[in-house]
Amino acid sequence: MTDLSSYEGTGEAQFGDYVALLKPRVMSLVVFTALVGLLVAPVHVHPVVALASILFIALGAGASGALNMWWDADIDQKMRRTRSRPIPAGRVAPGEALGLGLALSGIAVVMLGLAANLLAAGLLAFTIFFYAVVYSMWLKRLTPQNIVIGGAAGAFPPMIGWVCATGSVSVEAVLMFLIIFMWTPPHFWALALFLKGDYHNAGVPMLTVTHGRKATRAHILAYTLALAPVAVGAAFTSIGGPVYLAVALALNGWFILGAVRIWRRDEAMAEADSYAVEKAFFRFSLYYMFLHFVAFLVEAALKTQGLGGW
Ligand code: HEM
Ligand SMILES: CC(C)=CCC/C(C)=C/CC/C(C)=C/COP(=O)(O)OP(=O)(O)O
Repeated sequence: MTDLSSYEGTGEAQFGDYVALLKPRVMSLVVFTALVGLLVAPVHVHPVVALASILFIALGAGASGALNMWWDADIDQKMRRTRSRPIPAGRVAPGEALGLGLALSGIAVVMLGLAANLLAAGLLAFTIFFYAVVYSMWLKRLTPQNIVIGGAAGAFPPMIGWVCATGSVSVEAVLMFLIIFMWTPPHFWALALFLKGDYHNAGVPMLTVTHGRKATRAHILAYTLALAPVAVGAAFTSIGGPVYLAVALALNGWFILGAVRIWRRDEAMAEADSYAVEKAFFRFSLYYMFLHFVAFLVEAALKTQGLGGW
């Protein structure tokens, strides 16, 4: 973070600006994966405990978004995609975002501890710390591995959900973590390919900037290939089953085909169709993640009817 004195708030913030600080669109998928982690756990959770747990995980995720926006205001101001965010646009003062982020983090962690258990609260605190400090403050400006390592933050929520329900970590929770962890690089690098100058202008060492687009394309394919056996393999654990297997095979087959197409293209081809393939791959990455977790949920629902599973 550089000098923040140029981001004096104008006092014209509206409620929507404070909501925007919580990155609601991105966090919606984060919260959904946490909900699935909680619901597929093999124990009955009282609905009030379940609802409260998800509420406080959502609050913690949003709080980490506000802390990220506070720290990254200088970067956000340099990128077209982010320059109209509340702090760089001058509608919210940095101190307000910091205060909101810290306050909501504290509330979320303490309340999750009371509503669920201490391990879940500890994991939430660690996840907020990982996103706000390890990723945003340290790795993001340091290394092109920033999102590979930092992606762990986004992978913890289903594990937190599972721990809220069971009080402990299991193979299934680790697998859900791994699916998101290995998915994050292809998800993000596809975006970095078509957002061309943004990260370069902001001086953020994303892979596209440090190693070029050809290497980024190869990395997308490598991670997509490594992800597939993990995502499909989850079918053979207690949260999987034939429905999940069919969904995972289809989604991973399609994801690999997309990654191969990206790998075979060069910049001239991508320019010619305005990065249509890369944009479609990024959009599909969101459905990919959503539908895997929907399939876990379907298996869990079937099991309550004595169906599903193997
Ligand atoms: C370090 C890890 C990650 C990075 C660097 C990253 C980066 C990005 C970026 C730059 C966008 C662009 C759009 C925007 O600003 O809203 C985006 C969109 C999105 N990401 Fe990620 N992401 C990461 C992890 C995740 C995770 C873990 C999830 C959820 C499980 C996720 C879900 C989404 C969703 C839902 C969108 C679309 C938001 C919209 O509709 O605008 N991302 N991501
Ligand atoms: C429970 C809990 C605390 C969850 C946190 C989940 C989490 C870390 C999600 C990652 C989300 C995300 C948009 C990263 C973007 O990177 P960026 O911040 O570099 O993106 P930007 O350029 O859009 O700011």
